Amino acid sequence: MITFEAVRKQFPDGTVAVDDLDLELPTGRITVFVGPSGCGKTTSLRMINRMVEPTGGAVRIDGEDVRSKPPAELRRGIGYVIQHAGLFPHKTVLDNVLTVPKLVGRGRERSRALELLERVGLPTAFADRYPAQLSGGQQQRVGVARALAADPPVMLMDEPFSAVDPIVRHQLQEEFLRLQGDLGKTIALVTHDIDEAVVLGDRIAVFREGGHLAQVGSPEELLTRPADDFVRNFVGRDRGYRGLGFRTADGLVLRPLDGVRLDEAGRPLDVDGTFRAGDSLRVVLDLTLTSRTGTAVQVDGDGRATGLVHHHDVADLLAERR
Ligand SMILES: Nc1ncnc2c1ncn2[C@@H]1O[C@H](COP(=O)(O)OP(=O)(O)OP(=O)(O)O)[C@@H](O)[C@H]1O
Repeated sequence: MITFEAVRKQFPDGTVAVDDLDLELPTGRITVFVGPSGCGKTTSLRMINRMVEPTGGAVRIDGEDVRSKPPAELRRGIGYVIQHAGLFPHKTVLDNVLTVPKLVGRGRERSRALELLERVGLPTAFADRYPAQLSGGQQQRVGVARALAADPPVMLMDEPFSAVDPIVRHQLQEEFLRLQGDLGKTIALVTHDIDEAVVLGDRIAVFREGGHLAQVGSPEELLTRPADDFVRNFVGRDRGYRGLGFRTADGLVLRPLDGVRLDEAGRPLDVDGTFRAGDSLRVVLDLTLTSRTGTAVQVDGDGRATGLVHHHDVADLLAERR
């Protein structure tokens, strides 16, 4: 666990970037720092690996003050990923990944670097390219591979997916979550994008001006029970829609399958979208709104149709639960 205890950072020019910050980042989980520009997210992140030294309080990793280790030794256990990946332009992809690990045996280093590139979804054929020959999304993948190279238990990620377009960003987020599902690193991730925070965070810390915490909680808590107007405004007007991602479709009353053609096994033919009872209401609402008929068909585990919902049904259920 990473702990901030009454942490303060005042820069030499007098700016207080972070003041009296108490925060816990659970082991093996993703904690997202989110908030408007200039509210101290990056400063807080960098106090974990001593790129910035606090002027008050302490940052601890598993109880140990980060200042008890020299920065170089500390950073061997902490991967760092930044926006635009920060790759060395004159080094190949493979050499960029190899700048970090101090592994035994030259052959092993290379094969581990190649394995990491594959893990982050880059064909090994890219290993000998230079960063300028890659797309932004591919460069970010190399940045993630490099941060993982020394297999650090902790990862700091500062706006890691912000420099790419929304579609690529979404792909990178999904792949990153899959990877984290296998690796279980303790991650602190900075973003100013509440949607990204909700998708990636196990825990979200909402910062406000001066490094003060407005609220810390699960995405669901933030969306459904914002602590005050600041959080409510930051989370935004469409929080109701985002909140749908946390509610399942099993409360929907199904309509008869009128007009739905089925095969012999009872599986629907020619429908735009199907969902299961465990899917989120957000999935169901998306399906109904994008289908030509305004409906979606619920199926069981074998793909057999069990009923039909109209987008009005989702809206009615929401109105009831509000
Ligand atoms: N080296 C520095 N000297 C003086 N002030 C600084 C320094 N670094 C950051 N600050 C100030 O500290 C405050 C917090 O900055 P920080 O970069 O942590 O914010 P942030 O929340 O990460 O913002 P952004 O989302 O824009 O990156 C800002 O007012 C910033 O101008």
